[in-house]
Amino acid sequence: MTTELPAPTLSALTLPLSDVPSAAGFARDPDVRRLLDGPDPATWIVRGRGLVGLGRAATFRVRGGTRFTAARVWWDAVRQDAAVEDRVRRPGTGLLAFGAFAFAPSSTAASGLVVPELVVGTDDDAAWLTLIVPGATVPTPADVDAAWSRLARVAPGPVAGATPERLDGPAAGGAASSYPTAVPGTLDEGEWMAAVADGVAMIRAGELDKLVLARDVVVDTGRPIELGAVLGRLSERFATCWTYCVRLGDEDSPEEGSGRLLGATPEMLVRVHRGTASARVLAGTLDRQDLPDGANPDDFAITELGGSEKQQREHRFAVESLVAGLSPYADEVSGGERPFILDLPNVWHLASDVTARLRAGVDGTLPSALELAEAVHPTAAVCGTPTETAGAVIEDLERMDRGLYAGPVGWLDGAGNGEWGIALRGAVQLDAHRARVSAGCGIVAESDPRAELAETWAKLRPMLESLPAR
Ligand SMILES: C=C(O[C@@H]1C=C(C(=O)O)C=C[C@H]1O)C(=O)O
Repeated sequence: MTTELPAPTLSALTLPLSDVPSAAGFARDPDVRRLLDGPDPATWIVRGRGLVGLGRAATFRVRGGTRFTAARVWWDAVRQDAAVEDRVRRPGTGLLAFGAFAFAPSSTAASGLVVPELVVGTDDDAAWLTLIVPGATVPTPADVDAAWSRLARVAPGPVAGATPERLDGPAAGGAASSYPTAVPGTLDEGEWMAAVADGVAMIRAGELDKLVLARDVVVDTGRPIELGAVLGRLSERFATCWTYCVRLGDEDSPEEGSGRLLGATPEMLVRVHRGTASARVLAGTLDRQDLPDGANPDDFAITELGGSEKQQREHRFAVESLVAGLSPYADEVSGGERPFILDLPNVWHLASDVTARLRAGVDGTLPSALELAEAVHPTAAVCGTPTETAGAVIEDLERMDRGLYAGPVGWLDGAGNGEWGIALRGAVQLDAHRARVSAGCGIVAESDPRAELAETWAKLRPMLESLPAR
């Protein structure tokens, strides 16, 4: 099912931030985390840089097995028809859409793309504003200036309303008192551990090599979830992760499964910048709470993750699936031979950065970031090995619709650049007070259900601690 076909005619103007008089205050400290209180924000933020979209020019929604292809066809039509004047010309300038895609083709959740009205972008070398409007007339610099005045709400500091709470979180299996109350979603803890035990048995019986099993909890904060504050906390505390936020549903009449998706992911499914693709693959997790008293954190992480054959194997499956997905599109794929340890506030991960030089297809064009996201999703970091068997076992054992959890989330521009993370460490907002938070773990033959349950808590913590406590 799709909506808003045929594609709308859009026009865009990108200006250097310094050319927009009303944005002069923001330009002195262009930390995009200062913009999170604006209307209907869409975000992609790392270390205070990235993209914030405000307002909305167009939305494309789709469900089912053709969700990626349908979105690409729609975006191709939009960008071919669009009148664009881009005075900055970098990845992320000109026409731009944020997007999110359901993990599974069978999901009832809407996938799709959102084109904001105003995009504020920064990277290490530049800062810009793009105004996107309906119709065939390119907006003027005065229009950009007026749109900024109308849409941007600039906070004085980098973070709106951040009140850092404890990051060490609950003991395994429980929720700390500073959290909002979380009740089991589809399966309770016992049922989920039984599902993990079933998965382990199937792996031991040789039915598959690796499986990623997730569970969900539902949080009722008892008061309105202030989006800007939640995103502010995530992007400050998980500054090296990608803070994402995208809303595909209608604010006025949210359909089931189409609430706002938000979180801070440490995992880059695939990024394309000017013909080079890169990815950060994660698999293998260690909870910082498991650090013994007096132990050196770095030594502990190196021994427990680097020295564990189980963790290394889990990791290898994930890297191999990514490389297999990228290879048909690349002349050369490199990296992933020696994982490193990624240090996050809640956990350590085994991580590999992979790079690929992209090759033009038969039509002479390079694959876009969205095409590659489709090609590599789902990797064994969130599904398993072999992919199809794992996908079917997941549906059987989890008994839930993952929705947008563990699917690609990110952005793409009109030139094929883009960044698609994996929607982990996040939530889907169900209504003003409630959110569904999900997390999962890689299961291999040696996995212990109780330890995996504890690992899900470690991965739920970032989102639970960023929602307002009751
Ligand atoms: C599935 C999740 O995380 C994934 C699974 C990991 C693991 O099993 O060690 C590590 C990072 C992610 O690739 C999640 O956060 O929900």
